Amino acid sequence: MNLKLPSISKIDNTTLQITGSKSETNRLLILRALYPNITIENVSNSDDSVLMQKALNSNETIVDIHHAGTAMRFLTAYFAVKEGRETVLTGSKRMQERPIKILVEALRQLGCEITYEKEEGYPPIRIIGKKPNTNKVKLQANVSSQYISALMLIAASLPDGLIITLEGKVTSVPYINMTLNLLKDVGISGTFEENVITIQPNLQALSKNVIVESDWSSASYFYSIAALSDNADITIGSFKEESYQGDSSLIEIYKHLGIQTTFKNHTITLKNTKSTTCKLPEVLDLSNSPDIAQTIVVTCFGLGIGCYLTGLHTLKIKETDRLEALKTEIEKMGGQVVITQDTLRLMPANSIKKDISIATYNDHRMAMAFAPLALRTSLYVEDANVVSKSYPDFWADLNRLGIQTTS
Ligand SMILES: O=C(O)C1=C[C@@H](OP(=O)(O)O)[C@@H](O)[C@H](O)C1
Ligand SMILES: C=C(OP(=O)(O)O)C(=O)O
Repeated sequence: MNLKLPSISKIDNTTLQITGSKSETNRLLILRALYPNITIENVSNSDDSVLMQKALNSNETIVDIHHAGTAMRFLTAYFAVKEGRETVLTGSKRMQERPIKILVEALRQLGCEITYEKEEGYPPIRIIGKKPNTNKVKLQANVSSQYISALMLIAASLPDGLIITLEGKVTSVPYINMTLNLLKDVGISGTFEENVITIQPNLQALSKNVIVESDWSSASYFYSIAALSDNADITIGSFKEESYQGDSSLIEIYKHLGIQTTFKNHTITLKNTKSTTCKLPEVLDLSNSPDIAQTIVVTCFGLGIGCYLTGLHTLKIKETDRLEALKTEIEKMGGQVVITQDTLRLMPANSIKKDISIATYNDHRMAMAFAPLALRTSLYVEDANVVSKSYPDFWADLNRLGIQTTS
């Protein structure tokens, strides 16, 4: 489905309810599979969470998790310690290009049996569930935090817990803290000090009710809309001031772009104060919140300002090579972008070409990041249904704000 987004000059302010965080949900789904008395509220309706639940319910040998990175990584660890179970874990073409070796090596250190079905280091993988023979593991921490969260999630279900030593510069740290916080919420003890994570065993039945906060990465697109519209006053639920999600750094980042965030009764209200000259800090390091990089770059492009983002090394192995994809699509619209392995510089643009068709590369965040540009120009978004990976109601919510789309 390709969508046309006509150019609009102002939005209809309203209140939106965003679905639960897919990151929190997918952690809690694994924990509920290990501790069935756990209950979860505000579960994400994302494809990635639906696929995770389906995989956990499945008794088939072949489990296909399509594009869902967290499902791929968390289920690798989950099935690896499920004694007596044989699973072939596979995914989409892109998933078969997303590395898994660091996690597989870590699980092998524990005595788990995992082999590659096709290319060494990549899914699909065949997993023969085994009981670990040690509780100590070391792994490289600068490629994806999901490998670390995967180990943490299964740790307490093992007789001696796990002591995980992280090597190298740790990336996407808030996601590791999110895992630790959710473990604590369900009654599992653990620490993350220096480069060592220790999770205590807990073999008792845990029965806790956990309410998932709504998804801050999804909220980022409304920050972008607010920054590009003069009259923005958008309310979104349900959020907490003390979030586990690193992408809540949006509050501070978008202050530089004139957006004020107010919390009230678990909602946030975004207002465009227009009081600041829009300008990001000279260098913005996004190694702690990689998923909002696309949103920020496109907002700056729409505002006609430049930006310099660093800490983007993980973007190349996500749903697509997001650095290349951003450069290609922004340059189609008349902008100029310079990328390296881990940085992106956007030059200030004084015009945006109209009626350009944005390719989305099977990446939900490409579709959602470019949509706010309707406040500047008319554009097309290709394969617009990709948004369902994290935010199936995205286009419906955009329509509620008066951004009408036609196919
Ligand atoms: O643990 C998680 O829920 C996630 C961790 C991040 O991945 P990396 O640690 O690979 O950067 C993030 O990009 C992804 O969308 C979700
Ligand atoms: C990178 C993402 O997801 P995952 O790695 O879980 O596929 C994302 O949602 O932006």
